[in-house]
Amino acid sequence: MHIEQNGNNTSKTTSRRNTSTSKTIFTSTTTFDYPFDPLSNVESQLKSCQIEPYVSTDTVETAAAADEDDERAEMVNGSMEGYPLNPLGLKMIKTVDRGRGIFATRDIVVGTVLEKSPVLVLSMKEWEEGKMNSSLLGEYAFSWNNGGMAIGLGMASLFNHSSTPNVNYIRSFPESTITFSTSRPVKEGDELCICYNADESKLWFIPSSTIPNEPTYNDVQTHQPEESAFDALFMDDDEVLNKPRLKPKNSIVNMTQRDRRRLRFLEKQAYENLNGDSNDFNIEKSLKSRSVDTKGLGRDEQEKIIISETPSESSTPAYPEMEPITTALPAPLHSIPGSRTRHQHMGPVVLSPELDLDVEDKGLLGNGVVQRVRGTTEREEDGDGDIEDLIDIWAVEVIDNSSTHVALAISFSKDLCGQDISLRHLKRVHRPQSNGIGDSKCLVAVCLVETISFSDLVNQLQSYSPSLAHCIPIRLSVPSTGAKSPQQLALKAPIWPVVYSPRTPRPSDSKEWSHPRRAFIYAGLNRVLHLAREAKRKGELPVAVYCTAAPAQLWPVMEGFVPPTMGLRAEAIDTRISEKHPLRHSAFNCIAQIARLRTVPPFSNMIPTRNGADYLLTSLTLFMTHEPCVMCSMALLHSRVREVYYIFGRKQGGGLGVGEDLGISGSEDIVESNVSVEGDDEFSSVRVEGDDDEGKGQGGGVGEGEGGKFGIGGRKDLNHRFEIWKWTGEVDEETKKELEIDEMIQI
Ligand SMILES: C[S@@+](CC[C@H](N)C(=O)[O-])C[C@H]1O[C@@H](n2cnc3c(N)ncnc32)[C@H](O)[C@@H]1O
Repeated sequence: MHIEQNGNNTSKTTSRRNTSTSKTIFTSTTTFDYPFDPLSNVESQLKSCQIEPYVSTDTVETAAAADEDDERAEMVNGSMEGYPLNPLGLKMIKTVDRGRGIFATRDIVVGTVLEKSPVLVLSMKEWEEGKMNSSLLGEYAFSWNNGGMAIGLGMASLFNHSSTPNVNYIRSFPESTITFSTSRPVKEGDELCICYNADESKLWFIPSSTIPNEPTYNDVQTHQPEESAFDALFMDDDEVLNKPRLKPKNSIVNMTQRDRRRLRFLEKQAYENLNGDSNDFNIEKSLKSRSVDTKGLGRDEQEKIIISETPSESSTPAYPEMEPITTALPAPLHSIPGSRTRHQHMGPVVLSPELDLDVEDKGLLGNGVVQRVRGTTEREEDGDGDIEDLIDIWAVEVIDNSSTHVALAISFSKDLCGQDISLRHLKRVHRPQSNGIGDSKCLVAVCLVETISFSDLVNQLQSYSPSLAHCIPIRLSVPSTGAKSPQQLALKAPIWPVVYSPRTPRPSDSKEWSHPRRAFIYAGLNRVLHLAREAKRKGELPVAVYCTAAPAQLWPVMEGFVPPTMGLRAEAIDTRISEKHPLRHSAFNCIAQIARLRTVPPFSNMIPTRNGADYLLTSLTLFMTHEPCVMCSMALLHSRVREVYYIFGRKQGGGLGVGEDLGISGSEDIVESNVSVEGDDEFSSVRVEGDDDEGKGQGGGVGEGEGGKFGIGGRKDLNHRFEIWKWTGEVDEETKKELEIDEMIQI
């Protein structure tokens, strides 16, 4: 076969079809005067990415005449002006699976402007009234400003989609243009693609692979990929319960235009696959007479279709009834035979036996206590640590030798912002000793900076009293909360005097615990020790987890406490060895087990509540042999566990420990007698006496190097907190040895 080039230029290009193979293979030589060879090497590239050249209907003289049995083998042919598309040698080629596309005929460096395409802009009203979205144009429009849409002219509408695009585009609203440029180096033969939507589930078609050598959809199906890192957390309630998926209440009538287009596209594809021709395809007819094969649709869409297959008696089916058809639409991964076995590692849903709380039995534990591991937030609440955040306030400076001025300023402040609780922790008057203001002047706190502007405040002062007219507001950063310990008071008072309210004593270890609480903890810790030993005998890592609801008498007395789901109990061991999967950590396995338990009666009968009482590990207690790794600690946090007890700290990568600064003891550290706070008198200052070091760091902690340093259970920068307790006492020697795990292994 040969293709002749027509037009002003007399150059000629020859292309031969290799008939020895069913695939289209071209070789070419060229005598173009153009500075590139539009056909060179492209064909072999095309072959590798399963695309075929575009057949132009405008062709003046094409090889199609010589080879009519295979139109798709034709190259674009026409005048020199019409081919290639621009001086960069870009070509429009028809692909098998995604229509026309733009291809490079030579290497293009990153950042090259491919085209500045003009666009036709339609306002939102024009677009909607013209029902453009449901027409073919819907597939070609770019979203524009003010809700409008733009139809790209030039090459703009021919770029196909890729999730790993090699072309960026920038819209210019004032110019009504879109500039396309390469976002990475492009090789000769590559298709040039933009990304329509990073979330491919939102596309109205199933994207095929566009980048050469990228695995195609079909490749993906035949070579099932490894499970994603978080598959262990996925539940498949069908599998557990062997019951059909719940149908959503909303039916297909809620489909967006985009959903409709996607369905139309899929339906059209199905029709093509069945009939080999889509020219006489009519979506409405098709929908009436056929059923859509839901393979290839997202789960939501499948559910919608399920509804349409079983229309409710009371309502008109929103989607026409359809007969099943067999189509070649690609099957989603989860429906491929065998692929569902990915959940089999979890085995059946098992409710673990209860703990035996009747006897106070220390079992494999010897003497010792569990100690609280405090994260940064808890330490701050306990009165340790640095000063918390500061807030900005307006203050006014007044002469201190006249109580009239000070009283006036205070009453102004009260009148202006007296109700503002965000300043309650501040004393109203500050008499700094060493800031140059001198003894005769003091500062009166007025209000938060954000409540009033400087100029408004000046005006207010002037109109309040002539005595305050001369006061210039000063902006100051002051502590955002009061002091909870003498140490905090010592740090905060020099900045601005604050209210001192010692924290409620909170036990830092189990010494004072009630008998039932100790029994519960010993039973939990013993359970995991036994489970871990069993795990070792099975050839697994000797790590175990047990999760349950604490007896009601042990629930904390605090506002907003969400009671745990009673009777919910799960245990898990680490199965990364037997399952040859690096993420089968025991905590992960346990969370997954709880998740699955929540899908079966009686737990599935729980009515969801706004406080999330039915959510994963909400308010549950978890026991672990070893400190969990950072990944598992975060998973526990996200699962909203209430408290975690563990026995062995992990120096390398433990997620719960707080490094060498672990714990100080409870209320006994506070030496109130050292502090003199002169009431809550607004005119008084605060004096802190005595030795600052007193009361610091007593009570011991879990100890240096005994655990990680991230304190994931008690951080201010994370959105859930849980109590962390570590067993610091003895463990039966043999068990301890048996449960030893290399520090480099993440638990
Ligand atoms: C803006 S047009 C792109 C040019 C189009 N291929 C043509 O021949 O006119 C968008 C349409 O191209 C197709 N398309 C684009 N990217 C695709 C991809 N990665 N896989 C499959 N089809 C794609 C879809 O049919 C889509 O509706």
